[in-house]
Amino acid sequence: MSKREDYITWDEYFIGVALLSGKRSKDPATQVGACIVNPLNKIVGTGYNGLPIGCNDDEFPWQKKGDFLDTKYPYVCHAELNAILNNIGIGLQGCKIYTALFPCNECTKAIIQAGITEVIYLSDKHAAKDSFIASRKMLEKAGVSIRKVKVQREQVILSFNEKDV
Ligand SMILES: O=c1ccn([C@H]2C[C@H](O)[C@@H](COP(=O)(O)O)O2)c(=O)[nH]1
Ligand SMILES: [Zn+2]
Repeated sequence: MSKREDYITWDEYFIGVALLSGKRSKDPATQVGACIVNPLNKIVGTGYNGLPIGCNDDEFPWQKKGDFLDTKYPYVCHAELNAILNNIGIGLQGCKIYTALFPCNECTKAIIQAGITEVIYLSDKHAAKDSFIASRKMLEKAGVSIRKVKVQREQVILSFNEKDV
């Protein structure tokens, strides 16, 4: 029997882990996941957008509009920052980060300061917004490579039915 040929690529695997991490998010509007990978292709951190430890998901607001303090924006810790903070306890110099959404300016600062040298994203839907223009500018100045993830398929389906294993 010859080897299986339709296995997923490294890019598909790591962006898949980022997307799966995002499925943990309680944000009703936007679920973002991120996955940090070291130069040996080992996963060293994952994260999703969520409230800080100790802040109850049911007590804080999730809305987008209204007074600033009544929205999710001051409270949610972004996926990329969580992935950095959740790392397995190593330096992240030379690592790459896979993220569902191109990182905002705040996450970008953390990415650069952590020593991450490549950002691989799936969606750049906010590219025209100031925060994301600032991100690109900082990443380019800091010499961090940026690229859209390369995928060879539209989707990967996961089954939790034991009969499918
Ligand atoms: O770099 C980023 C930018 C945003 N997020 C999170 C933060 C929020 O939970 C949502 C954005 O909210 P909208 O519904 O698009 O207004 O995405 C992130 O994790 N990383
Ligand atoms: Zn961010």
